[in-house]
Amino acid sequence: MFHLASSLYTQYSKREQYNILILGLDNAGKTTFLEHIKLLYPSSTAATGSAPEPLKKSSTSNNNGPALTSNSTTTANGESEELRSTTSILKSKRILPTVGQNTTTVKFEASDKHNPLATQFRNINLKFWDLGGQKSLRNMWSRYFTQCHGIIFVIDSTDAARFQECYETLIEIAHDDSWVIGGDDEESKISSNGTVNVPVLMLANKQDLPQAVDLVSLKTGVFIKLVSELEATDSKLIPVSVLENQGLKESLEWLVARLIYNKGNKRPEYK
Ligand SMILES: Nc1nc2c(ncn2[C@@H]2O[C@H](COP(=O)(O)OP(=O)(O)OP(=O)(O)O)[C@@H](O)[C@H]2O)c(=O)[nH]1
Repeated sequence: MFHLASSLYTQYSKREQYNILILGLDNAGKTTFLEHIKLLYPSSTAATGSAPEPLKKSSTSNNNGPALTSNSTTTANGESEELRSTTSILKSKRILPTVGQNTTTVKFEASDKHNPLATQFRNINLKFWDLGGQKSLRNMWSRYFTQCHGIIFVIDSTDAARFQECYETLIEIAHDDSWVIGGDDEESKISSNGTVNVPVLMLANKQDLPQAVDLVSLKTGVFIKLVSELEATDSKLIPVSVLENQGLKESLEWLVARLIYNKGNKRPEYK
């Protein structure tokens, strides 16, 4: 009875926190993704209930980035003010290659309050870990696998010469030994069967550039093998431009829905 009461108390008084790894080859756009997330969602340390500050085009960002109002306006040429503002801020920032890690925690919220999943999306924090993608840094990634609830793998869609390397890197992640010992209990150790046991969101990034390979060509090219290799894995490949804020929120909503679905296997932390 005490346990039931205490777990109900935890469920209703605390926020669920999911840890998400942002992986991918160097120059794929991982840090740009994280920087844009910081502009789109309030920081977890922002006061509860405080209205997000509207963003001016000329604003400069602080550590957590300015919070955006959800009331984005549309200009005469049809361009969203929100989209233009965050993109122009990002373009004015100098993003250096990541050598260690960048982390940030945001309060997730549904972009459409009428989304049938909107109630499930309440009280969720997402903690992101952006890890350096250079080859010499990739052997550090597996240290984070047991703690993570989901993976975002960013692919530079304009760099066809490195698609094979992306494929091999993803397969290595999926079959890393850490997944065997990654379960919370005996049952999930067995069910994980040495294969990644958290959702994997693959972002085909830089779709704003003319030389970007489109989703259909990506799926029928080298990544077709990936679809069968990751057969039992909860994964999805989505075309985006993290710089231009194309497909960002939709991708994240797919991932959060899958994190919630996978809760029995990987329990969130309560903060
Ligand atoms: N056009 C365009 N450029 C992008 C996009 N995303 C990232 N870039 C550019 O790609 C370059 C690399 O971006 P980063 O975010 O530093 O890449 P990263 O994956 O973090 O790289 P590492 O830190 O080396 O692992 C930068 O010049 C970005 O401006 C995008 O969606 N469109």
